[in-house]
Amino acid sequence: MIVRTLAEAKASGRRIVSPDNNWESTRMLLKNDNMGFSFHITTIYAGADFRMHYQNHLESVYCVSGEGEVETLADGKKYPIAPGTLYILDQHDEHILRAFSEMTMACVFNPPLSGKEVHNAEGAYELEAEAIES
Ligand SMILES: CC(=O)NCC[C@H](N)C(=O)O
Repeated sequence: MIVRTLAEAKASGRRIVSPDNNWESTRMLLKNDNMGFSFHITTIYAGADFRMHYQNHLESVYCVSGEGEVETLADGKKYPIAPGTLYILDQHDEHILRAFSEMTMACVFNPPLSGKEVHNAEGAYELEAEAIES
């Protein structure tokens, strides 16, 4: 069994800050744990408004705290996000996330991230990325 705390993960190089300063994410469980998915605790900074398109991954996002909305670009639908809401990008949906206040999210990715991924110009993560070994 593996046990990690968020504080330990943050202190051991698992915290990644997005270059565009929209979010930070502590990647608590990664590809090299061999679970078939990765698990992250992500903070979306207040006022963030950015596009993502995970063409190589499926992602589920559970809101622990904060308020915002997610918009799917294919149909222009907007969904309120509040504590207790889970959104599931089962169609590799291109989407915009807006944070009305700072949001804490629990995120699961399949296939798992290696560790150092940040969004490319299309808002996706590459399938091959530098690993976090800690
Ligand atoms: C909600 C979302 O997808 N935020 C971007 C960061 C991502 N959760 C990650 O952990 O890399």
